[in-house]
Parts: sequence; C-alpha cells; structure tokens
Amino acid sequence: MSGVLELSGIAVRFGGNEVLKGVDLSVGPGFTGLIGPNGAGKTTVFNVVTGYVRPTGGTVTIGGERIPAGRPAAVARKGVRRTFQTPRLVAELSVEANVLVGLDAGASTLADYLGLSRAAREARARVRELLEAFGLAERAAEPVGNLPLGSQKIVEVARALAPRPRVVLLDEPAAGLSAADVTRMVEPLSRIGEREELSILIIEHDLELVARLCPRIAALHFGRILAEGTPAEVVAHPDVVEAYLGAGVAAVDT
Ligand SMILES: Nc1ncnc2c1ncn2[C@@H]1O[C@H](COP(=O)(O)OP(=O)(O)OP(=O)(O)O)[C@@H](O)[C@H]1O
Repeated sequence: MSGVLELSGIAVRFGGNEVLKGVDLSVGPGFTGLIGPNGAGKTTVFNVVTGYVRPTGGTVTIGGERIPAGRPAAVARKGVRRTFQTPRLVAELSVEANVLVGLDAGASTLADYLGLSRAAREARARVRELLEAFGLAERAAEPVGNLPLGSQKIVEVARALAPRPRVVLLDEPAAGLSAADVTRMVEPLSRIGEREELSILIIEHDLELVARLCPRIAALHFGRILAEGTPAEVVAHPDVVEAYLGAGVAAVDT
C-alpha cells in the first residue's frame, strides 16, 4: 500500500443494511475515480473518511497515520476536505467569505479582524488566487446564493482547496453542470491539484469525465470494490459490465 489515503477492510452497517462490506481503496496524488450505481455506498465511503460515519470495521490512514474513527475535526486537521452532491454554502455570505470559511481563519485578534495581521493578509491572498483561478473574482462580493448552481459548485471546490489540503473528496462535482461549467471547474482544479500535489478522490456518474481525468478508478457495487485499474480495464471488467448493464458503460470511449 502506498497511497496518501488508504482504506482497508472498511465495513459499515446501518441497522440490518450492510452498506460497505470490506472496502480497500488506495488514493495517491492526482485523480482517482470512484464509480458505481446509485446506492452502491460511494458517499458512505466519503462519510467514513471524513469521520461522519463510524465504520463497524476496518481502518483509514492518511500519510501512513491511522485516522481516529468518527472524529471529523481530527480528520480535517490531517488535511482532508470534501464537497457535497448538493453544495453546502452559506447563501447570504459573499462568494469570497464562503471560500474564506474553508481556511478556518477565524479572527482571533483585532488585527485579524481588521485584516491587518499577516495571517489575515495571507488568507485573503489565497482566496483571491483561487477566485481568479476559477474565474470568480468579479463575483467575489456577491451573496453566493445569487449564483447559478454551476458556479456554486465551483465555489465549493475553491473552498475545499483553500487550506492547501492533502486529500480532497469530490462528490459528483459535475452533476447538473453544463459542459462549459465542467471545464471552468476542472481545468483550474487539475492545474492547482498538480502544483500542490493533491490526492483527489472523485465520485462521478459521468464516466467519460472520470475516464478523462482519472488514470485509476475503482468500481463499487453493493458495498464491494468490483474492480480497480485504468478506466479501460475497469469498464471492460465483466463484473462491472454486469453491474452497469443497460447503463451505457459499453459506450464509454476510453
Ligand atoms: N445515515 C444513513 N442511515 C441509514 N442508511 C444510510 C445512511 N447513509 C446511507 N445509507 C444507505 O446506504 C446505502 C448507500 O448509500 P450511499 O449514499 O453511500 O450510496 P451512493 O453510492 O453514494 O449513491 P448515489 O450515487 O445515489 O449518491 C443506501 O442504501 C442508503 O440508503
């Protein structure tokens, strides 16, 4: 095992429903895709990694260090950030403030509050850099709730990147977005991800996008990893073809 993020034997049960049945997954620098039909358990994997769901078995490590189960703040301190299927932003706050929140740069002194401390200046510079990279600088002062869904999802990605995390988990970032919005999100994300050596795990139903972005993908079905490898290998795997039968996998151009 050599990934930055490693899941080993992760099991999750909700009542009588065994949602994850011993998931092993290794996520290294760059993009890794996590695909699978609705209800396969993909978001539950994210909830385990971020500490919101306590697994009934298995371990998660980051940079070789075991993450305590069910402790979201401890996971965040290890440099893990995520986005949600439906963006969770503070609608009344500005675009800039929403990204600033990702830095957890709470003002603790008057100088911070007035934006005069070095930490406050650095935080603002980081937010500016991200807003410019994602083409959002002109809308920085607008309440984020005024922006269309595509832009809100991009703001959420910028918020996740703000603290220079090691691992970013993106839950269906392209769902509901136009092709133009996907490009506005993915190009800066790829550039920043490469520069900052991020490990990015992406849940996505758009298999063409996954195949384009991710050199490695894993397919989850009914709580088990059915196949792992290059997109071409995974979508050609007989178990994956069967799981997706009728869902158009055969049409993916890898
Ligand atoms: N907190 C919870 N309590 C009970 N059941 C849950 C909980 N979270 C998820 N589940 C169940 O676990 C299963 C897997 O859900 P999950 O959201 O992880 O799937 P998914 O692969 O992300 O699906 P989708 O692609 O539709 O988002 C589903 O049957 C779901 O109803």
